[in-house]
Amino acid sequence: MCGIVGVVSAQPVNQLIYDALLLLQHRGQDAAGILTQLGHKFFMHKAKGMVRDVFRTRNMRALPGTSGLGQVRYPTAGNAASEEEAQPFYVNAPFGVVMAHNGNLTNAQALRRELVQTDHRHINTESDSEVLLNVLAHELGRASQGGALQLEGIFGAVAAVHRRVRGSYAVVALIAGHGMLVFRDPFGIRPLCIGRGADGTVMAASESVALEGTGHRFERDVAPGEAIFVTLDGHIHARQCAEAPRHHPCMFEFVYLARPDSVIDGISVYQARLNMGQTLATRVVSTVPPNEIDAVIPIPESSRPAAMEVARLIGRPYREGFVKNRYVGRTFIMPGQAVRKKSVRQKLNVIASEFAGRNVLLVDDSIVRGTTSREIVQMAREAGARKVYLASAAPPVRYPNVYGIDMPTQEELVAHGRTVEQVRALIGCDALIYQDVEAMKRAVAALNPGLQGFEASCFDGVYITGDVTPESVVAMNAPRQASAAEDDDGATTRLTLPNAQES
Ligand SMILES: O=P(O)(O)OC[C@H]1O[C@H](OP(=O)(O)OP(=O)(O)O)[C@H](O)[C@@H]1O
Ligand SMILES: NC(=O)CC[C@H](N)C(=O)O
Ligand SMILES: [Mg+2]
Repeated sequence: MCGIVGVVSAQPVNQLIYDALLLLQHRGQDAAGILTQLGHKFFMHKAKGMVRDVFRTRNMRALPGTSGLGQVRYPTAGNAASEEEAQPFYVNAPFGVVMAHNGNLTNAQALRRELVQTDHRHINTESDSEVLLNVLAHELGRASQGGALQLEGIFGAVAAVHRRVRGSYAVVALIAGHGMLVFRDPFGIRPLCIGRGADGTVMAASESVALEGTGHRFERDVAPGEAIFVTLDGHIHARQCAEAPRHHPCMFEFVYLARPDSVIDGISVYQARLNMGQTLATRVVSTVPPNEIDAVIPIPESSRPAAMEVARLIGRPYREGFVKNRYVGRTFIMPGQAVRKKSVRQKLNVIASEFAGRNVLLVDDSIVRGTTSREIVQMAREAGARKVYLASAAPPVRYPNVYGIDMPTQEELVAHGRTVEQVRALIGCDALIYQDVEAMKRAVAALNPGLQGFEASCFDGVYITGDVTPESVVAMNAPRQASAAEDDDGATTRLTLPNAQES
């Protein structure tokens, strides 16, 4: 995932985009970029780092104009270390087009070959987003047939993008002198919504929190496959551009990625987490008698709503046992296992009195590589806990994700090929309780019966775009793994238990 925002206004937009990116920082901590448009001219500043570090006053001053877009990046393709892969991306032919993308293409390599050999376009980085931009630019050229670009041509180009591109993509783009183009893949995997300010400003963003937090009224989610074009004077045109759209938003947004105060595809993220806590509670009581639990303790930050519900339903006290250093970012979206591992202890510290002599139930939203859980369980024991039970509001993560969450290989997943008992032994807790896959889907689906399902491949191994095989996952990851190994500088932590059959 990444965070994206696009704005068309009558006022300068640089500060507005900055503010929106700050509200989306939890979606990407690696790089940030803002592009603005004044007349037909684009102005851009992008670099590696968090929003507050990337933009200095002099950079902001150099971003004039009344329309623009921005992105915070969490790399899931190409080279995480590359400054050039920060977004937005720009092409100048056949029109000036800039794009910010959240998602991950599953046929980027084939498209890259096609673009170079058949469409005669130049791709300068390893980023799949640059591939997507070039497909769009090529299709805009085809649709305009060398003449002026009309609305029909823009929607036709998005329809062609849907035909050629596979994977997940939520996109905001600017076409120089024309307006802002916003679209979402035919499964609506990654989130995207649109709203308006009192002064008529139109904003599209990954999450509703970016609209609300900048004083804009949420109007609606962009539908799967839909394209919305906003002219520079603020007129909105919408068109369904996919042949058979189906709505399957990413389950991991509700589990972990999104902010709890966002509403995505009609579902309150906070309520989804409470619901997951409710179904988790029933699993807890069937594994550990509640009277053997002295306190339910969340692993900050994202697990809090689920932990609160578990505590309420099993009738045991909810206590804070870990304090989060608010100046350390989210560890899961950091690049490289070495830095993630180190950051858990930098980020979380125990309140020892909450553990001494007690049996505690720790609750996390998910266990992915097991980095957090292993450290936390150890910290609880060091603080004097008698029994340490661990519950995960998400089911075991057993399959790689190819749609924009950085878990590219199954070997890195602690639950892959292991029984729950083996994971428990590896993490070092006294009992390990996981959410059930179907129960999780039901708990979240209950909040919007209009959805056709969820993209939940990391839990159930079902890849809804239909083009993903174990071989294609390996091929897709080859360039990334090479760069990840470099980033880790040989310090990658390997889990030591032998793999076993899945439970
Ligand atoms: O099993 P792992 O590979 O460690 O990944 C899972 C952990 O990572 C995330 O926390 P993170 O620190 O990123 O963010 P948070 O503060 O939002 O919980 C998530 O909430 C889990 O705690
Ligand atoms: N997670 C994302 O949305 C990443 C966007 C794009 N695939 C990149 O790696 O830059
Ligand atoms: Mg966490």
